[in-house]
Amino acid sequence: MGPLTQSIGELSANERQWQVLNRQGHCVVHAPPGSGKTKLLVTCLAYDLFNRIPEPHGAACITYTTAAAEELRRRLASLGVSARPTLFVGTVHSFAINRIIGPFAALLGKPELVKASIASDEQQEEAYRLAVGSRFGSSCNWKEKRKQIEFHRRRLSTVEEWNRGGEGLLEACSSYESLLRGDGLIDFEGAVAAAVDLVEQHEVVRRVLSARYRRLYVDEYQDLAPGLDRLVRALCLRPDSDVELLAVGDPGQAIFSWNGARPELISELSSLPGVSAVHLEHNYRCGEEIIRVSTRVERVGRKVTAVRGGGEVLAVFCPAGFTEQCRQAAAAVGLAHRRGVPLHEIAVICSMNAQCREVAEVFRGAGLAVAVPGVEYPRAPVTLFVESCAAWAMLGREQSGHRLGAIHRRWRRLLGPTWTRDTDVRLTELLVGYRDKPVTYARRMLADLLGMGLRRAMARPAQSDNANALDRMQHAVELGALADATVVDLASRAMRRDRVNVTTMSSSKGLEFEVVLLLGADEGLMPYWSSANDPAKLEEDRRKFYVSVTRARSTVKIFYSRSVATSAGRAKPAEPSRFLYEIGLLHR
Ligand SMILES: Nc1ncnc2c1ncn2[C@@H]1O[C@H](COP(=O)(O)OP(=O)(O)OP(=O)(O)O)[C@@H](O)[C@H]1O
Repeated sequence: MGPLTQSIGELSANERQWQVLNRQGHCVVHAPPGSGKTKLLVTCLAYDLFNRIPEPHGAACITYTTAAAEELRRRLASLGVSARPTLFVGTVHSFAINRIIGPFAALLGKPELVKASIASDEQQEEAYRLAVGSRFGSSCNWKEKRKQIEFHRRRLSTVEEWNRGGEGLLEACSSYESLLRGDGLIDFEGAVAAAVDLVEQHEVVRRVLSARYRRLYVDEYQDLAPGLDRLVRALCLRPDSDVELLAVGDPGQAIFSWNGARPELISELSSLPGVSAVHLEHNYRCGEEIIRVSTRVERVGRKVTAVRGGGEVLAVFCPAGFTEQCRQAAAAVGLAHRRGVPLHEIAVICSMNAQCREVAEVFRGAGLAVAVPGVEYPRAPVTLFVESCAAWAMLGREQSGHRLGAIHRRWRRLLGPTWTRDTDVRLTELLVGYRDKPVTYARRMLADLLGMGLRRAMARPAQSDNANALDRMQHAVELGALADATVVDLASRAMRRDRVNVTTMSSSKGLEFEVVLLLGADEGLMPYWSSANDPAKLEEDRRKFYVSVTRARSTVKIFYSRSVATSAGRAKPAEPSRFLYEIGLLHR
């Protein structure tokens, strides 16, 4: 039996999932963690592509983060879905840039949009610094103002909303955008706003997109800002465009409101005429006890039924502070591993990147192999490609599991029209060459790949997500946390099997493990100190906690110290996280 047939077979045993697979018309699925939202979305897309969407028509499958887009591509490939020109799977930014602005902007008299390059992090930072400084003075906290401006830009705020946000913000925003424009640049927020404008204002855009993408699939709807919601409404719900929508999401797992997302949009969408709403209830992932405990912090108030029995949730007190939490977590990993849990089925989840780094250091010191994906740079096709190159070069095919043929295929995809057969030969020679050198730094290898054509390839608008991820990787290996990393260190990042996953609460979204070790459960970290007096932020931290706990199938251990480290590294007394009381692990 093929993987798609098997997945469809599993859906057929769940009445509501089956109803969604056989839906007619727009459908919005609300569902708790582990209920198969992503499985349902990718199975429906694969099934529809094979049975309901005749070529040359296609479909678009959109999500919010690069990592989530990568996960969708991986799951679709495992169901046998291969690329076709009218199949888009990626982020909302990439859809806006490559599938709306690219094909339509010049046609509609906006050639400056087509020619614009995506601004790098440094270019955005410089423009924000100048724009905020010129409006609010050089002593102003420009980073704080930048956050406020970005929030309104993602929200596509009206003039009244901008004005309510604070005097001068809209002016600073206009001067930021004109600084970018003057340099022939655009950023992701600007691209989404421009794409919304093109789709809403031009019937021809809606008609062509409707013919190309017969169906639209949206994952993690609760994390989307109004930009994508408006694109969805313009493409699916207007009389002159008839794209069929399948959206899945869970307001209970919304963790990006600080960033401009509006979790309530999914509920608004499902109450519109012509849209059917389906609520899933079965959690296939978590043991019964994990569901029972975690639903105590969950505020959506819905029914969740366990499919699996068992499960345990424990609190572990580490009075000596965070480093002791890391040591005790390493001991817990040893225990689980001796009981037969593979290391890659264990996750250590922390609230901040700095804590993930400390965990990785302590674990490595204890002889445990770790994978710390996404902490220093995002997981995107290009960064995964660089890691695979390092793995193949330093460990060879057998040990690394990475094959040269697959590396060449990815290389070809990344280089696009700039690829020639000769570049394959040069890439192979480069990688083989690293084996003979005593030490090569990661920054050297990245510079070699960039010089070999990767830099030029990333300048193409089609590579905007990749270019952004590669910028972050370059920053990390040149100036950031990986400045001393070697190619061997990079190689170890490509090896995810037999390694403990160390990740932040936000990046744990969408993942699942047998065992979850959640570290830093003290007030000040969880919730974060600045959330304590802000009800909206506090709710968001509570949802992050809920997301983290529900990543586990069988065991959750939550570590706390009754203290947190100050910026000077001293221990400051703190209460255990209020969430530990809320889920009933501690009692006052
Ligand atoms: N009908 C089903 N039969 C068997 N297993 C299922 C079924 N539906 C989902 N699953 C399994 O449940 C687990 C969770 O699925 P998935 O990751 O798609 O859930 P999700 O709702 O997207 O989770 P989350 O929101 O927590 O990320 C997976 O292991 C998946 O294979």
